[in-house]
Amino acid sequence: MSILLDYQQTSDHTLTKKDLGNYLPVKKVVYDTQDLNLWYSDVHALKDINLSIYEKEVTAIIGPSGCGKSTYLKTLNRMVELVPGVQTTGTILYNGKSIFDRTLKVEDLRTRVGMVFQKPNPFPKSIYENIAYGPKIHGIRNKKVLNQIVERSLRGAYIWDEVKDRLHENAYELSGGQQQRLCIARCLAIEPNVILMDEPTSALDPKSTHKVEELIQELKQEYSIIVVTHNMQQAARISDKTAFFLNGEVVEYDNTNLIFNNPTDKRTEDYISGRFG
Ligand SMILES: Nc1ncnc2c1ncn2[C@@H]1O[C@H](COP(=O)(O)OP(=O)(O)OP(=O)(O)O)[C@@H](O)[C@H]1O
Repeated sequence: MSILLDYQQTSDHTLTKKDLGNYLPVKKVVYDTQDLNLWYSDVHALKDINLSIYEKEVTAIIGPSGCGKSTYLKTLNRMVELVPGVQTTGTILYNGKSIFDRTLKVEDLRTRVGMVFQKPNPFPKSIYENIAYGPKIHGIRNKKVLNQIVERSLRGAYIWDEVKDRLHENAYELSGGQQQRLCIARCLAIEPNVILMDEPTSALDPKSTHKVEELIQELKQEYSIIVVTHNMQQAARISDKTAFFLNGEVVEYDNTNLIFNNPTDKRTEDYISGRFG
């Protein structure tokens, strides 16, 4: 596995201009995965994963079916623990604190880390209620505040203009692409720091895919985004860093342009050139 050369970690994982001179960007590690192993009963799905994910970047996770991409994503918000028989070793630090710490409330983690799934999954409620639901659960009742959150989130997901006159229609009446952007807006409403996306465009047509890709580019100004994708052109288009997973291991992790133009591992080269997977 190659090491990222353009950023170095200090002990608290925060780079400062003083550390590096004025030449390198100041980047913070949001997720620091250290020696992570995960088993579904006797299936060893993640093996010795070491991966630092940087804030306000798009990180793509690529690799053939069954290599552990979704498992890794679902470990980052501890959703994977919903599967009976899951065991992990190693650590994942989120902003410097272990996500497995007994004192950490998993609901708090999931408030900071939103997730968007492959198939748009709006609630069977109005467009408005889909967005207001999360903030309401977090105790926000004031109608004016909720209205503001709904508008801000829908604007943030670039769908406001398409839905502003139909906020009380059922979300199922939206197209698939609109539903996916609504789900992204729903995620923004709880003001996360990180957005995990599991093949967010694989169920969408090319036009909607393009819109979601543009949206991801906009969102990275504010959020750290980790995207699992089977679409290598998409990874090359939208991500800053790419991790190539194979059989539960990270084979290579580096700047996306290096992974796609000058990979160091033959297996990465074979995968991105379509020789397997
Ligand atoms: N709930 C589960 N119970 C048991 N094994 C599982 C479970 N989910 C995934 N696995 C196994 O863990 C391994 C990794 O699966 P995972 O879904 O993370 O791969 P993936 O790279 O996301 O695949 P795909 O691209 O097909 O979605 C596979 O061997 C899979 O069979």
